[in-house]
Amino acid sequence: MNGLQFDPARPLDLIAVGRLCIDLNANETGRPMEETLTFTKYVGGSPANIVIGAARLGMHTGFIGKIADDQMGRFIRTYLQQNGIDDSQVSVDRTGAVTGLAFTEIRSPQECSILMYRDHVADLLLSAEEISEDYIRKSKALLISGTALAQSPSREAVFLALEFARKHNVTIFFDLDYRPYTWKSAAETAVYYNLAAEKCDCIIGTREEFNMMENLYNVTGADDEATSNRWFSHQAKLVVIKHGGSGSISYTADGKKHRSGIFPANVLKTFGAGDSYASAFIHNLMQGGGVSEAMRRGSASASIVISRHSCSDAMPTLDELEAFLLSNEEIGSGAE
Ligand SMILES: Nc1ncnc2c1ncn2[C@@H]1O[C@H](COP(=O)(O)OP(=O)(O)OP(=O)(O)O)[C@@H](O)[C@H]1O
Ligand SMILES: O=C(O)C[C@@H](O)[C@H](O)C(=O)CO
Repeated sequence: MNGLQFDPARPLDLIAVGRLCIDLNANETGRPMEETLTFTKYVGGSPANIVIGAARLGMHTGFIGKIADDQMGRFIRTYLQQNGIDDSQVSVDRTGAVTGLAFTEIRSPQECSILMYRDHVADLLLSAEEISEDYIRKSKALLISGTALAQSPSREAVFLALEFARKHNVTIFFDLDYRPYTWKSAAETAVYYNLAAEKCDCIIGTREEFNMMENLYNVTGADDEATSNRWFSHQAKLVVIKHGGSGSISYTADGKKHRSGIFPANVLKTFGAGDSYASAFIHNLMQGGGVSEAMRRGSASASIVISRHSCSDAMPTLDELEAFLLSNEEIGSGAE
């Protein structure tokens, strides 16, 4: 049992709070960005990608965020609407803030990097006053992602969203989404990540992201099981630790461990794996799937997305995911 509860009476399945940005993915692959001349524009931002993926799988989704008062902000809002994502809680900044940009470089399938323009971005100006308790209580689940904790007032907005979610028994997913360029120090990062994680029901992150959270506190020594036990002593019922091309492992508070392999992919770029994994994982859990099946679907979704140019645009529909699962074999899995 994964221990997560979802109230079927709630009209929304999943809402996220955090950044809505723009990805500019290099069209000329196989070369450094210094030699790149053209990019393709997509909606981006880890929580946005996850919600877009969830919507693509058929979930009723919404977003709490702030966009810039410019063409990029209007592009983002239109895309959310086109994908059936409720944007009633997406406010517009009027102070001249800009849209976060993620320029991505695809030197090779294994050598990808992201150049982030994150100064004076609208997403980090989301304020606590813009967090609606009534909106949050309409949802079965809330997704938070770590980068929204990096600066005020977004930080306070996330903590208020967490309080409202706990007050109304909204299940909380925390995708760690650690992006160093937005933070000032390792200590600040660890403190705020830990304070947020203590309130969450399901924590999803890479081994490196959990290390970032734990090093300051001298705990667990990068041991997956010790990591999960640390969070079971708080609110967590399920902890998922991702290990890239080696797959993922998860632990439930009832002591069970689940290991998932990967689906071999024609990798074009590796980024987007985590967001696509999270969207399909959350979708299947909320459909009543077991942890192993949810992880399997997360892995399948990741393989689909890393074989395509985009992240958000590449998120599979449910039909695409089912077809992929029927025609591909997972390698390296096995519940323990
Ligand atoms: N090369 C790969 N081939 C197949 N599947 C992969 C590969 N890399 C990652 N995955 C799948 O995607 C999942 C998440 O990938 P990863 O552990 O890299 O998370 P992440 O670092 O959050 O991803 P991102 O690069 O999007 O930030 C893995 O657990 C695995 O299931
Ligand atoms: O999360 C970001 O700001 C970058 C994303 O938009 C990008 O698609 C990515 O890195 C996904 O993992």
